[in-house]
Amino acid sequence: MAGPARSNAPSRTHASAPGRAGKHAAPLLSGTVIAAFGRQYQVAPDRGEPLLCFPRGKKSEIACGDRVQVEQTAPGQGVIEAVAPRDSLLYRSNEFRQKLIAANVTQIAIVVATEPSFYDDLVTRCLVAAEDQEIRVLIVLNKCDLAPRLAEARARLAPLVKLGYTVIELSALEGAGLDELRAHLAGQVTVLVGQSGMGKSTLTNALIPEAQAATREISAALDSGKHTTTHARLYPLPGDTAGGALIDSPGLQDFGLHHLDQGALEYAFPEFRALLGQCRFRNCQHDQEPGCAFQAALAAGELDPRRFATFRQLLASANA
Ligand SMILES: Nc1nc2c(ncn2[C@@H]2O[C@H](COP(=O)(O)OP(=O)(O)OP(=O)(O)O)[C@@H](O)[C@H]2O)c(=O)[nH]1
Ligand SMILES: [Zn+2]
Repeated sequence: MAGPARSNAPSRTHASAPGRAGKHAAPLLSGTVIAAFGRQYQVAPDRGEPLLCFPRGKKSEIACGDRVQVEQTAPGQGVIEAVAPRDSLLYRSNEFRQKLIAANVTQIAIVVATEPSFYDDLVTRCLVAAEDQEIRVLIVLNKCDLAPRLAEARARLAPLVKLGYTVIELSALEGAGLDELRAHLAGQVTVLVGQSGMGKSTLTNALIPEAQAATREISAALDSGKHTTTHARLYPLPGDTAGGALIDSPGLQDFGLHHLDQGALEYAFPEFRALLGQCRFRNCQHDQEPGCAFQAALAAGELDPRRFATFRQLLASANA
């Protein structure tokens, strides 16, 4: 791939804090972005109460989970002066723009459900984003209380289990399977992603008793009056002494990965690794070329055709 394995492309990090008002400015506070809504951010300083913050300058490229330096400007308010380099960054992109999902997460939990049925393509794209950033992956199959739909959902996840991905079956509504999930969340900073309606909010509320109150608080601060499942929000995991946290994120409809080039895409599919360098042509697009190891593996039934189709789509978008 073109960049380093952990490509943090949109992370403009400010080494210094340009625009600060000279030596009389208040000392900066270190903190974590715990909610991101449009151009406003809620920042939890390492000590003290959360502040509602705007970024300094026009361009905001800050995500929930970012470590930041903040200048408090008024009670409960501040300005984000600097963003620390990130260990990981999940984001979506098309040819025009990018949308940050979460920064500094160590794990992604992709939430799917027995119903409504989920898109394999979207799950694969989430997996690719996670593999690119070299973070851990969990697949959470929710609504397992809906027994008649369970067999079909399991069958659709079987290729991912075969690849070694962990699937946790649970029912957020009934609280079944939550202990197994908690064991995987301990000590990790996990972002929940998934299609709308898979039960992310229900799951967040089951794991974090304060989540509903926190959502109401943000609505009040924004004066929006409606509840804000449309915004990413970070919650410390109750009782987790190892610093584990959960980030709930807005429901996804698509997951563009325009920022990943061919090398990055090939790397992000673990089943391709043994095939890399095996094609006759070095610049093989794994389409119609003679001597393509990918096509040979596909024909031999060694690759999942649906994942391969997503790979081809991602490659087409990368080359566009
Ligand atoms: N049967 C069943 N229903 C569930 C379960 N978890 C969530 N639901 C229902 O599924 C619907 C969607 O749940 P939400 O938690 O709002 O889904 P979400 O993924 O947060 O959706 P967005 O906020 O749109 O992203 C609601 O009617 C929930 O009551 C479950 O374990 N079993
Ligand atoms: Zn090839």
